[in-house]
Amino acid sequence: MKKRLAILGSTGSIGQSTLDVVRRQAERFEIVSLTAASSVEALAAQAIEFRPKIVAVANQEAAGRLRALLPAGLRSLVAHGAEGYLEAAAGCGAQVVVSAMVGAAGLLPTLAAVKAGLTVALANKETLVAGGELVMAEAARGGATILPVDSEHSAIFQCLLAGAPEEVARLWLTASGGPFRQLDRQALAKVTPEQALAHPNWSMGPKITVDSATLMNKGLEVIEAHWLFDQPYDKIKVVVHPQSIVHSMVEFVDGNFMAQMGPPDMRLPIALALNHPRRLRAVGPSLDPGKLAALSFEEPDPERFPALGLACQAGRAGKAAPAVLNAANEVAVRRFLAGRLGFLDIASCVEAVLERHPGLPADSIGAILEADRWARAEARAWLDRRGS
Ligand SMILES: NC(=O)C1=CN([C@@H]2O[C@H](COP(=O)(O)OP(=O)(O)OC[C@H]3O[C@@H](n4cnc5c(N)ncnc54)[C@H](OP(=O)(O)O)[C@@H]3O)[C@@H](O)[C@H]2O)C=CC1
Ligand SMILES: CC(=O)[C@@H](O)[C@H](O)COP(=O)(O)O
Ligand SMILES: [Mn+2]
Repeated sequence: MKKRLAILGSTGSIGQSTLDVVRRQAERFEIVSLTAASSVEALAAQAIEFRPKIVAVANQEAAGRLRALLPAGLRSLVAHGAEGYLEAAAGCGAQVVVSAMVGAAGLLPTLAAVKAGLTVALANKETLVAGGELVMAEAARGGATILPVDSEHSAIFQCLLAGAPEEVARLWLTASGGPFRQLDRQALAKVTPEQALAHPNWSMGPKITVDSATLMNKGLEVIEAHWLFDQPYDKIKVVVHPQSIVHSMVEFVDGNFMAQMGPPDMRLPIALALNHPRRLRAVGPSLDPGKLAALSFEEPDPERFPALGLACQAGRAGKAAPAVLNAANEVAVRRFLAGRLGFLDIASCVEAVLERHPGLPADSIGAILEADRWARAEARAWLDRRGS
């Protein structure tokens, strides 16, 4: 029997890598739904190739453009808006939902999949940053399984198999350090979006690539690890590893470390999650340790990359602080990518919004969405006051 997959965000970097895995292991998977925001040409091509039961886009206008690109027999598959995404996630018979939209937009459909008790292959870390407590509680209640796709969390998931939960001393998340690892603050103030989008090791969508450059990505991943692996923030550490070969490590109480290595190719953690609990034949390039010149590690620098500290602070603060951090960051990254904001101002904007955060709760989906809305409005107001 083939596994039935829903892919939320199928036109993005993770979505396309997932479909590449599906092509290479076609005997294992059937696609039941695909979604995008507005990339209708790419989505139409995917729908024609994979013949899902439903394709969903952001709004009616995109749905109209998509229908015009599809052959008559496929036009009735098109849905749109929040309802369309919910149906794609939990209303079309999927067994495994690949959560790969970008940003907090992924929260509602991912939560729907969790509530339906499905297996979620989670790339969309913002879901756990904004709604970790709620999502994990719903997973426990409804029996959903959340499998990590994010490379660091996939590594930790694998390393944890070496010991019992009470034997874990610390989780060590590796960070590449991004393209600006060696720049001083003066140089950082002048970097362009184009430079920020040139990640040294990974090919990814624009938002996460900028997050990698600020180290906000690692901060979001600390919060993601807290929820996925039920570990306190004191036990989650970050170490810079510029080669992105060691994807993360677990330190056990007896002093032994387990590390997971592999080529920097997301098809590996994706295939691991899709085939869980089995390991199937490789879907990407192999790694030849004899050809690795060096693996190096260094401390992250909180002065040049304050976003990491802000995220850890928000995680420890709890309630809606992580949702606020995430929403402000999404707004600031968008402005930076539009060429309207300096690189260092991304963290400044997030910090300013967090400082004004009145300790909003995050005990329901309504409260989380309200905190997200509040933070976006605050971030825009802060940026507008600066003329950004
Ligand atoms: N790329 C990577 O290697 C990794 C990514 N991740 C995480 O996975 C997620 C996806 O990242 P990535 O694939 O790089 O992102 P991309 O920007 O490449 O793709 C995002 C996908 O989400 C869709 N989308 C964008 N905005 C919305 C919205 N408001 N509502 C619904 N759908 C939307 C896009 O559609 P459209 O094409 O129409 O815009 C696209 O299909 C992120 O949370 C990221 O942090 C985690 C680890 C690694
Ligand atoms: C591939 C992946 O999981 C990304 O989250 C990646 O880790 C980003 O690289 P950084 O280590 O530079 O944030
Ligand atoms: Mn990652």
